[in-house]
Amino acid sequence: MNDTFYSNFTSQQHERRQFLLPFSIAAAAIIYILTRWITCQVGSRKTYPPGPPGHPIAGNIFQLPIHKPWLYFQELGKTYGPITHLKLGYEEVVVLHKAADAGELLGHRSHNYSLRRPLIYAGKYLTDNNVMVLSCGDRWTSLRAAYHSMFQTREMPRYSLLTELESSKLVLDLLDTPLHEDLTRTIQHFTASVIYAIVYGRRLADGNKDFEEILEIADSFVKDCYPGAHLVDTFPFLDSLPDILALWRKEAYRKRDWQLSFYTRVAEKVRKEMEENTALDCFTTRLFERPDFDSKSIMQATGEMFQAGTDTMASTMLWFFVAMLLYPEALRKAQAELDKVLGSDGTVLPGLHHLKDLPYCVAVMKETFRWMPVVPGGFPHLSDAEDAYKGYTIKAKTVVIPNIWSMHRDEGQYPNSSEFIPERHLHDETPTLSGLTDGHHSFGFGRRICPGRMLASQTIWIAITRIMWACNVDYAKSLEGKLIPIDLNNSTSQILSRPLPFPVKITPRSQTHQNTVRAEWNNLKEAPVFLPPDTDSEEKV
Ligand code: HEM
Repeated sequence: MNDTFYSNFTSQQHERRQFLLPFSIAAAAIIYILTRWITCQVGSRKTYPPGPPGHPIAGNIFQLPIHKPWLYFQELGKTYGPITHLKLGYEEVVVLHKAADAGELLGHRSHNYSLRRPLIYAGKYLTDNNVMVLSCGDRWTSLRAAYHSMFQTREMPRYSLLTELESSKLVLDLLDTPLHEDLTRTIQHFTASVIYAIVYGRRLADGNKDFEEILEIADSFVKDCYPGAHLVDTFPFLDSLPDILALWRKEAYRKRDWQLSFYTRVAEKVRKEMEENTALDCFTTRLFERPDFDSKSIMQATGEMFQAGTDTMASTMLWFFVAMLLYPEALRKAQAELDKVLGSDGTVLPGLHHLKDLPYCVAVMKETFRWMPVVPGGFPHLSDAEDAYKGYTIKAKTVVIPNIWSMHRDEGQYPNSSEFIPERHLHDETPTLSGLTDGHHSFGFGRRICPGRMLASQTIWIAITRIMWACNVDYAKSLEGKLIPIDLNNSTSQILSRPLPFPVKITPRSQTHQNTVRAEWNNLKEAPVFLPPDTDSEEKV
């Protein structure tokens, strides 16, 4: 009986098991599907900023134009709202179109939005991660501290004589000939000279062969940084290709070696002068004195100043000339202010100490920065952790692009935003040196804000104020005697926006004005505080 009972029991069990098995599988499948569904539901409660639909793998990469991407971003803002989302390959990208949002995310929440997207081409291979592409960390902190020691507001008076000297030289160069087919080189020489003197303690005299190299280095770096510039930055798996297939790697190494050899050659001269006790206090001497910088970091940090400062300042000044042609009323008003404050006989040259008395000239400079920002698409930041903002989720490691162009064309903040209207910056308070950077967003945001902004503003202000004081700026005429018009769309189109060559007529307001500038140049080049010219070069002046 026991046997019968036992065999009945086991067979029942067997049958039950046979019945239970498919049931368990079905139950597990249902639980799995339910769990996935719930996870998806919870996940989908996250709302990402809106944006254009893209390809499942490439995302929106093929929609992003290489030329003037800031205009495409601006259109996205109009269609999808002030915070828009894109996918470039595997990268999540959020574009900000309002200064208030950039101020909140990149400024107030800068602890989370101050990384840089790791750049393989420009970072890993080309520059060994220079300050612009370096994410926050000890090296970045040391570099920022070094920049701060040179460029904080209270250091600015140290550069007054230098910027006054270089600006008088610039005005003389501009007045050298009435008709300029292209001002770019003359202006770039001015901005490169200011930086060269601050970095190496000597002037970049006319004919110095370093000038051409500085321009080439500055130009190639900005192009190599922008999203979409190199496929390997969009699809990092391409970095695992062997050298034979990765020709871009060889190219980046070649550029890196060329840049490093340039920086090393010039910085080594300063080191030698330090040993001989003849070096002037400059960025390079200060870096050589810091224990946290080795030789290679010094070469890179000094070179970065040219990459960051030369073309940005020069492009801003070129846009100033475009504004003077298109809006001659602004030039006339500035000249009226200068004549009222300094007298109209042309014997008193404006200096930095006149800044507080010349609010219109300050407004012209601020409006130039606003009207045509030279880094219109901003410089991308990278978020660290996931964040929630205005009901949207911004994923960890999202590239955040502050589209300065949209911000400066915000009709709420700047009515008639495409017009050049210096008056919008005129307020009751007296202008100050520290307030020179206000009124626009051209220098970026938060912890990554441009450390050279004070120097750039002081340098550009003194230069354009002296140009307006000493010069008439007019359209050039064709052989048939017709004015040659200027086309605002005719500008460079990648990360940096600079007008393409345009002809312009520059004449002195009077012979006395020109003589006064020449006297200042002759006077300052003899002054003891003047940084001596580079003796290795052929001095033309
Ligand atoms: C018209 C002149 C200039 C403009 C419009 C400009 C604009 C900018 C912008 C938009 C950024 C990125 C900010 C961000 O990430 O939010 C930047 C960064 C930087 N700029 Fe400038 N800049 C100018 C001149 C200069 C000068 C003269 C120097 C140095 C002498 C300089 C040094 C730097 C450096 C080192 C960075 C990288 C900062 C970092 O990533 O931590 N810039 N600049």
